[in-house]
Amino acid sequence: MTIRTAIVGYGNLGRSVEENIRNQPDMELVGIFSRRAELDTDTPVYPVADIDSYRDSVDVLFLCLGSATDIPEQATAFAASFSTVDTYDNHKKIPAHYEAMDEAAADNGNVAIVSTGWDPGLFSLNRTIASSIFPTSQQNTFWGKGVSQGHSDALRRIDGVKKAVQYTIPREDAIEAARGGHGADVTGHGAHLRQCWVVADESEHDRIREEIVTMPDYFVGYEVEVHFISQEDFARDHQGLPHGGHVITSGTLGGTTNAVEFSLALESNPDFTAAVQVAYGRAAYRLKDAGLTGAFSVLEVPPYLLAPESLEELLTRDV
Ligand SMILES: NC(=O)C1=CN([C@@H]2O[C@H](COP(=O)(O)OP(=O)(O)OC[C@H]3O[C@@H](n4cnc5c(N)ncnc54)[C@H](OP(=O)(O)O)[C@@H]3O)[C@@H](O)[C@H]2O)C=CC1
Ligand SMILES: N[C@@H](C[C@H]1CC(C(=O)O)=NO1)C(=O)O
Repeated sequence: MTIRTAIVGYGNLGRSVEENIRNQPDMELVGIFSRRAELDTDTPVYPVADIDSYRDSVDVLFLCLGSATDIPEQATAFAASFSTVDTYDNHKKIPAHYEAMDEAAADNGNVAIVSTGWDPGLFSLNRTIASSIFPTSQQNTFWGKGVSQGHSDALRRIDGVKKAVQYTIPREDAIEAARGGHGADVTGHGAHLRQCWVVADESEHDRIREEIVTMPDYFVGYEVEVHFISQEDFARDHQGLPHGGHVITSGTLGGTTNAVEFSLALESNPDFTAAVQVAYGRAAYRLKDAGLTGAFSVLEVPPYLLAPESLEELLTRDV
């Protein structure tokens, strides 16, 4: 079988999903739906306004939209017409997103796999598995140093921001404390600096800075640096999208102390996130083919559904 896929939103993530699909043995890319008429790609491009007329031509639609505003505003409409996979990552609002996508997808016989990627995504899986192993455990999550696409997207959505990037920088002493089983007093807010580099007119700097440091869910509670730079300096110094992180869990079992650490080191945050999202696209197709509908988090998707290989092959190779 060949899974007919499409992308909506052609930014960092959309471009990485496009490239990733080219390497999938069981997928074809029908087209890219964008708000922009012209895109730098050989893939067919269609106006996002016309997307519903393609509902019978697409099995899985990858939502490569921003989480700050695009997903909350647009995702349920896509889930009403297509089976979707998104990377929505405003953690506080994921339960509400799940419920909204569940209603939209189930009412229309579609599947919506929500909040894939690495955090949320693979880190979510590891947090649940690792904390399930210990009767009581200490668990800490660390990100960076690297570029958070979600936080960078949130910056770009502020009026007056022309270009922006947000680096997440963890405190190394906090990571070492967690590794030593002393992470109880370590918090995500206390363990990370959020460093923002922004291009905007000087007359807007004070307002933009205030909007950043008071932005709920994204920046409030963290140590935040806001640096305003020129377009030229931004182009010279801020082009890469590396990232990574760790989920560190420790606990006692009987009289022994044991620890689990899941780490990522990413040269390209969007390339890795796209690879996870596309694998869940395979699962979305299979879930719908099995007659299931509604929303699924990564915690509810059996891992074998992600793989191009058969379960029998995986049992031989991976178990
Ligand atoms: N769960 C996880 O682990 C991860 C999640 N993410 C999520 O992925 C989301 C998308 O990230 P990213 O792709 O970097 O965001 P981008 O800003 O690059 O792209 C997002 C959207 O912005 C629009 N866009 C992009 N460039 C332009 C432009 N030049 N002009 C007008 N519109 C533009 C695109 O729509 P259009 O083409 O229609 O204009 C696209 O839908 C993030 O918000 C984050 O929440 C990212 C990494 C990891
Ligand atoms: N969702 C994140 C992926 C990781 C990175 C991150 C952070 O730096 O705060 N949190 O989760 C992203 O958009 O890059």
